[in-house]
Amino acid sequence: MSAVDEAEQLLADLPAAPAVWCSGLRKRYRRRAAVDGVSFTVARGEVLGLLGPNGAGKTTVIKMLLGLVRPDAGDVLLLGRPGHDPRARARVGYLPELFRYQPWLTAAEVLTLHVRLAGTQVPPEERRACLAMVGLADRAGDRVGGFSKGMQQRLGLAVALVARPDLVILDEPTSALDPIGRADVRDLLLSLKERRVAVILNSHLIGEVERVCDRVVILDKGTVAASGTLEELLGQRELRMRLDGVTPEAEARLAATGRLSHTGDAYRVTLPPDHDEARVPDLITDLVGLGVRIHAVEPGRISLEERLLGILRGESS
Ligand SMILES: Nc1ncnc2c1ncn2[C@@H]1O[C@H](COP(=O)(O)OP(=O)(O)OP(=O)(O)O)[C@@H](O)[C@H]1O
Repeated sequence: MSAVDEAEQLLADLPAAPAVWCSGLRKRYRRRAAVDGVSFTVARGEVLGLLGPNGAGKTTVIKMLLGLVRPDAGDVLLLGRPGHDPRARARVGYLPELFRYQPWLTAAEVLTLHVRLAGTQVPPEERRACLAMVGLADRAGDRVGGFSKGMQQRLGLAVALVARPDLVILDEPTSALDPIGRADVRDLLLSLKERRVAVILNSHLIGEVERVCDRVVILDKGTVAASGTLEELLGQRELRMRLDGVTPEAEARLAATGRLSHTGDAYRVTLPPDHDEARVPDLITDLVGLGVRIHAVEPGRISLEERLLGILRGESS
């Protein structure tokens, strides 16, 4: 290794180098801006969810990160190296949205081919373990041409993971999977997180994103409409209650706690960010004192789906 290579290796291995850093990414197709100034980072070991409606630019961003689409403007660093550097790309696993593997190869041969393409070496037992991890242990010797769509997607996941990546980019990894397959992928993502592998997950299954992602970037019309940790995006907590006998005084007491709405006997109080949970029992005591009959009280938080719809409709919070 030359001195320059050694210096670059040192830089790339610095813990501070994020898994992904991109800044000012832009891409136009004819007169249409597909991506218009997108910037974000993904820390090592972080799972980032990329969300947004159809045509928002998610796949285009992913392809620009991977050098599969040339940006009109903007910069990409993967694992501390320029995105086009083969040494960075060799450490990145990718499951494309539309995938089709050579139908004449067996599942085991597809993995062997991708390990060779990554320029690395993975012992046969580890390749077998990788197929087992995606539920294809007993199909290793079968030709891919005879695989169902879900099985091909499972193989795609194994391809993305087999060369021991430090960053995995999954574009709709569960679109063809049954509910058990989806749960398997969830476990797989959590195990990647434990191993400090960074993940970018593009999925329309918002519940899935909410369960596994540390942070979310929401794209809309090619720009970042919102981004942050789930805490930051879903910070608003609420109290959901079933009440009857709510007098105007009781309603005023509820409204003094937070933004109040109700349908029939279902009341919902959206709590302000500085709300102290220790004050909830006081609210209940006061409501009882005001003659309200309380059938149920449960804490809640708006779902990522509600928040996403709110952001896309232009509501501020
Ligand atoms: N090769 C291409 N040629 C022309 N336009 C393209 C091309 N690829 C993407 N686009 C356009 O760029 C915009 C963003 O597309 P992209 O596939 O990135 O969206 P997406 O957020 O991944 O959508 P989906 O959720 O439907 O997969 C769309 O308007 C699309 O028509």
